[in-house]
Amino acid sequence: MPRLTLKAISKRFDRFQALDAVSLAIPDGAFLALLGPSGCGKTTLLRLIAGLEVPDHGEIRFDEHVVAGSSAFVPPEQRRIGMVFQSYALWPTMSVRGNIEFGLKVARLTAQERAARIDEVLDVVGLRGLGDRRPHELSGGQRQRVALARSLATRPQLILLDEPLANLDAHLRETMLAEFRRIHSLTGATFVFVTHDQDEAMAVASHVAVMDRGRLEQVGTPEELYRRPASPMVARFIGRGRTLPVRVVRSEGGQTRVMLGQQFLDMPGDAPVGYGWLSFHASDLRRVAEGGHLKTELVGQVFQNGAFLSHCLPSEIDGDVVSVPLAERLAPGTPIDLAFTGGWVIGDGDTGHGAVDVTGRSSACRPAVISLR
Ligand SMILES: Nc1ncnc2c1ncn2[C@@H]1O[C@H](COP(=O)(O)OP(=O)(O)OP(=O)(O)O)[C@@H](O)[C@H]1O
Repeated sequence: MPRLTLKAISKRFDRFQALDAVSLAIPDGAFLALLGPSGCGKTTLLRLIAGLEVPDHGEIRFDEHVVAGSSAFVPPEQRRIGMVFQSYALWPTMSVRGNIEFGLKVARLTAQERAARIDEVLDVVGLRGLGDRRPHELSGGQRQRVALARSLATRPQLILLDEPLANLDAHLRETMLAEFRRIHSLTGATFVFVTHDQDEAMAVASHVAVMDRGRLEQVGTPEELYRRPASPMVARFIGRGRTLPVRVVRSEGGQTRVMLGQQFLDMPGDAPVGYGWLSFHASDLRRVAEGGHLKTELVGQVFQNGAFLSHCLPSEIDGDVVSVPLAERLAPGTPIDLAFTGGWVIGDGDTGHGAVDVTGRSSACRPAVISLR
């Protein structure tokens, strides 16, 4: 049974539609990242799950219990969730132990139980021995660990994290990502993590939900989103992907034949016959001496990861710049003939309607149900 189920959740702020019929089911123990550009509705969705906002339409269930819907609303303090914010939200005058203890007092644990629970979560987050410090005597990473320890102390089954790493430097962020992964597998709780940083989402989550303009574009494992995006938006958003306009001329058994300019190409995908997009990454392109699929002209290069990442503008079709790693430095204007070694074909439609999703069927209006393998 899914731990968390969202059914057609919509939320408006005045005339602004912040969320539009978002449906999603998360299994017990998942680590889900809500990912999308600024303003796409990630935090609003998290606040609705927490009970800090009320949906206009739709239903939210924790296991089989309705916590928000037309006939029920369970307040946040009764939802058995833990929350971690980017600001940490620690009480500055209380010690680390005091900060953690507060929720345990509310939950009416005895003094002995509280002490044991505090020791336990301090161990989990690696802060044993720092229980008597005040928040100002800790580093940013340590403060974030206290916030996490506090949210874990009441043993919630669902932990909601709102951009928890936004205030940390790049190095610490990486360390804390590994810590979140470790703590997630140690506790077995379901984590829902809001971020606009795709590297963060792809590194930490078992599943990623990509949102855009209040709608859910796709839910899948990081690999599925990278290799089989369901919409052009996901294709461009994940892994610095690129898309080129194509015509799908044939589609059968997961294989499509597309026309890219005047060239035929056979690619995986199930897009319907008609207009579509070829989605790909830099690693799906190879420079060839002749007979490639895409004629381009070099516009610039940057030295990156031991190769010259080369930005090339298609010269015979109307398309955006594509990037390919090359071994040598070349002059701008050099003709570059490119062949595709991989890619994925998506049907037309900016919102994912009619797009090919990870199961190969139309993703339009279908609740996204994810499963852990
Ligand atoms: N209380 C509110 N009143 C009015 N508009 C709101 C309110 N809360 C959110 N919004 C609007 O709803 C939209 C979605 O906001 P939300 O904070 O969920 O986005 P987000 O994806 O988390 O963005 P970011 O990554 O920038 O935090 C935004 O356009 C925001 O301005």
